[in-house]
Amino acid sequence: MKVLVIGSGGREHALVWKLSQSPKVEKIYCAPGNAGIAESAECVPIGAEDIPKLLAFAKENAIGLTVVGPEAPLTEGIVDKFEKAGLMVFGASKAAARLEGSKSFAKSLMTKYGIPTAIGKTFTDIEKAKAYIEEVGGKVVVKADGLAAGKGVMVCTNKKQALEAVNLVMEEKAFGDAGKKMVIEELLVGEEASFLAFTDGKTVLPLPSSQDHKAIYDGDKGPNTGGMGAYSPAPVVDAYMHDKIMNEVMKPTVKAMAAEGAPYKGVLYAGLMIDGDDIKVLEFNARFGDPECQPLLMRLKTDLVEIMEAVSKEELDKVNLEIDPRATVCIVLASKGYPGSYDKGMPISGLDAVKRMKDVFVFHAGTALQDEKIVASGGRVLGVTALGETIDKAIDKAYKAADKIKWTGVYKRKDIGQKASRHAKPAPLVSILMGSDSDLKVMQGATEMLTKLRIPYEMTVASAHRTPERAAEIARTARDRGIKVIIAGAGAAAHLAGALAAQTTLPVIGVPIDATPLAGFDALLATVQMPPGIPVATVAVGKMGAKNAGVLAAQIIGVGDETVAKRLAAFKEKMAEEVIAKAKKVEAL
Ligand SMILES: Nc1c(C(=O)O)ncn1[C@@H]1O[C@H](COP(=O)(O)O)[C@@H](O)[C@H]1O
Repeated sequence: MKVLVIGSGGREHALVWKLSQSPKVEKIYCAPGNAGIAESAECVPIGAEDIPKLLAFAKENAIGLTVVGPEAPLTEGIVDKFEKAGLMVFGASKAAARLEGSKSFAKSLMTKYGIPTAIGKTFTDIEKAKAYIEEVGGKVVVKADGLAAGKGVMVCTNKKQALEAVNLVMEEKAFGDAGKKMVIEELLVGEEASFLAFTDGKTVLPLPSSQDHKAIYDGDKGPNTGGMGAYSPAPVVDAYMHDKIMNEVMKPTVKAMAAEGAPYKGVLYAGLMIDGDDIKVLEFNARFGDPECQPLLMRLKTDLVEIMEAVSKEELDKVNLEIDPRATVCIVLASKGYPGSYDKGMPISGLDAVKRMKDVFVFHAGTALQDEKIVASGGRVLGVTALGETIDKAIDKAYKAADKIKWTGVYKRKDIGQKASRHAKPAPLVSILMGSDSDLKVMQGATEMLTKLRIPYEMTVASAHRTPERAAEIARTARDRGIKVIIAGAGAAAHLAGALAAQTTLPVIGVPIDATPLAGFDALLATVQMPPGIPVATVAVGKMGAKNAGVLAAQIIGVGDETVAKRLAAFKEKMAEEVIAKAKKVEAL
């Protein structure tokens, strides 16, 4: 099959690189492409927004699949036009791309369907917008409604800044028509993460989590750029948060779009703010992020053509995504001056040396060929992307490669991935063990609570019956590893908690699991009836008990830790508020 990729950045180079690995592909074209893309695709000089010419090219060259990289042609309806002409195309339709193309549309959709997002309001009137800021204060985010190449979002920390941002959008019209409307929303705190998924409008297949670095300078300082680097996975999205994001954001959004008569097909990108176990959507994009696309596609093992065909035919339920378990990091090399003005035409050295490195790939974003030499021709020039067993190893390798590449005025951040690396490090305070992986669903009750209360934990399977030495060893070494509490979940003749308690002086909490026809009563007695001297703090049978095990572990840690104690107090307060809200609902019946 012949494939056409539309766009010219690092994202499109990654798409071409991945598509070229498919046995189904005989030739790739890229419009307009760049010097790196030209190594594996034929570049055609048609701009990414020239839809009539792109359509004519696809028809003339019998293109079997067109893949749209950037957002502008999507919001202009390129997908609708290709589909009308009977051509297979991967991307969101015009109606679906409104999720990215109009911030007010996205906000009202989320509000209507209960998808968690910051509290916000849409304005078309400058005086009303200013009055709102006077009312709620200056800690807000001011967003131009339409596409503004990532520059239409202004984070304000005081009234003066917020009023200036409103003026910039509506009076100075800095973003043109994109600023005819604006959204003003509360400023959220927490850690950002990107979550992308393929969807055919029904099935949602998640990619691993990722995170980009928007600011130009180290420590996230300075003006925002298109992105100075990215990594995957984002450790803030653990298994529990992954499920929560799928259930509270991704699936409901795809459902909501279908209900609105604008079925979403393509890649759905949710920019999220995560605070403990609280998720809020900051924005949606209707395409791959750039540079997140580079580290994500490097981890994707499944044939991309197969996925894109399945999306188009609405058969995504038949596809399984295979993901490389290793971490990836992409470091963007930019030209001095970016995101302001910068020079062009400087020859780049070192690319061949990096080509010889294993598990490293350099994606081109802004390069051109001049006198047979590759030169810098954009603000963001290259994305050096590496795979590693751990995020730290991937960072190391990516920087080793990036340091070999030079041109006059090359600039890169020195701290790409550090956030992930720092995040990956907090030592676990709780050790969760279960007798079998069949206990996992129940034991996730404990991880849910520990995530809520921000207590780092480790989790594994060990059995006092099947792997007695391993179980004993984990318990014996727990104190030295900094563990404060052990939680043990087991079903049937549940000896695990007691056997662990025998090996340590740390408190052990036992969760009896309903795994046999005796409905957990067997596990309850086996766990709770400990002989004097070796106590096991036994909680209720099943998920309810697992949740309480998480809370109880936090309470034990909270005895000597002010911060945890405060979080517990806030947790109880929130629970009480929820009960009052429920009481009011019942009383109103
Ligand atoms: N109770 C124990 C222990 C133990 O106490 O060490 N090891 C496994 N098991 C339990 O056996 C059940 C069935 O296990 P399988 O599903 O692996 O057959 C599980 O609930 C597990 O906790």
